[in-house]
Amino acid sequence: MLHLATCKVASQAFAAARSSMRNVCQRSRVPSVSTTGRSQQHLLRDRGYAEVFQRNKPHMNIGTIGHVDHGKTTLTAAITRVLSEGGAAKFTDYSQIDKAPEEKARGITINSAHVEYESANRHYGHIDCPGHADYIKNMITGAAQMDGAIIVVSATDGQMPQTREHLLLARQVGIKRLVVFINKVDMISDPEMLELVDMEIRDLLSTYNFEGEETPIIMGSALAALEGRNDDIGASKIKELVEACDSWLELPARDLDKPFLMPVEDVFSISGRGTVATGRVERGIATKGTDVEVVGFGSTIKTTLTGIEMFHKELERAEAGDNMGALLRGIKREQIRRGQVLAAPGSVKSAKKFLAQIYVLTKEEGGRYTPFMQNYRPQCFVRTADITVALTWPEGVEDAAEKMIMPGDNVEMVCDLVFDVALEVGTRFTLREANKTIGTGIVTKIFS
Ligand SMILES: Nc1nc2c(ncn2[C@@H]2O[C@H](COP(=O)(O)OP(=O)(O)OP(=O)(O)O)[C@@H](O)[C@H]2O)c(=O)[nH]1
Ligand SMILES: [Mg+2]
Repeated sequence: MLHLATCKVASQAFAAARSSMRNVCQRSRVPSVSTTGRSQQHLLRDRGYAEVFQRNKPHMNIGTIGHVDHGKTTLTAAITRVLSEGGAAKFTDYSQIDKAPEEKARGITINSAHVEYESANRHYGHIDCPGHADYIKNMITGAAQMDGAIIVVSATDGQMPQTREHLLLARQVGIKRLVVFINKVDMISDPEMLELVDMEIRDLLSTYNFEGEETPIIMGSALAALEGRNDDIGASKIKELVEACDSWLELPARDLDKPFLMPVEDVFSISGRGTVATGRVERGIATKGTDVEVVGFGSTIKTTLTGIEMFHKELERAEAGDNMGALLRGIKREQIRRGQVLAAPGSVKSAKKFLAQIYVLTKEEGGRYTPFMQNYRPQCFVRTADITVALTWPEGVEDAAEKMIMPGDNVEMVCDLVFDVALEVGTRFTLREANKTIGTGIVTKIFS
């Protein structure tokens, strides 16, 4: 179920991206040279697609994060405006971004706007959320996962509580590098003030294990850029910002480049051949004859992939996104079951106890009506596994015995599973009770 939900989220993000892509990147029209090209284009036109985006640059998902009112949406609009002048974006004005569509991700309503633009060597999908709660939800559920981010800090305030909270979350969800935009410099006349904000933000980045000294910090005014005035703090700074994103933010490894992993959905015994585990390849590539491990539920078993099947056909390899049947050497049917994973040897370990950042759904989002206390035991859905988990406060939390977790809260908790499953920092899961999703989380640290 979780798996389906994941697909849905991905396809939603993709659909959103695709719909805005239709309007962006005017330069990348499909040239109607060949007959097939032309007929395809007509076909698309008939369906209401004006033009087709051609993906010829690496894609990266980024977004603006930071404290309320520091200028995230203004900056998002400004980027599209400045880049639209060269035809590398469609100008999306402030009001279009701020009335973001509601997106249902795993039962959680997230308001977020996706815009798209191109730099010299990349294509960016950019997400901006209208409010703090939406950033929290988006980052924990990964509804539109960011590979990197622009943290916006107003020069008039410096770092604020949500600056810190978003930095912490960015770290926990696996964003490795950030670019900083110190905004509203039009309101600051004292250059020393800007130096102070610069120093302070570098310190803060280091506190959260980002590369504080090396991180590019750009100072400018998003509003000036949006309004097309004061080029020295406006448009030119936006160009600098995009260049900094290009050079500093690293492209994520493609799923195909990651070590092979397939969550086991079902297991069959085929007489004369052996045991077959089926599932959808989450990442990497598997070729016939390679060694794999069965991980989770007590032990890690080493085996060999002696056959790969898809749609009743034998294949030499399967890759991320494929639904495969894996024929496993020397494995008895009772040795493997749904909830375990097949993985490249040594690439993932199983664990029972971990620390997680959890968002607890509100009743409007389909979650609980009432708060809960520690030692609450919902079901934890991780990939295809469904295991009872006990939630407790981490060590050092005051009044842990009486402290309540309210619907709508974003909390860090220790999760203790009844059985071990394949887990990594960054693994996402949902919490359910009586067939309803009550929370969603991400593993931030593994204990045992
Ligand atoms: N003077 C000045 N004002 C700015 C600048 N950038 C944004 N603002 C103003 O700051 C206010 C907040 O800007 P937004 O872009 O809505 O901020 P936000 O971070 O998206 O806010 P939330 O989404 O509510 O968290 C607006 O009134 C903007 O016009 C700037 O460079 N200079
Ligand atoms: Mg905003």
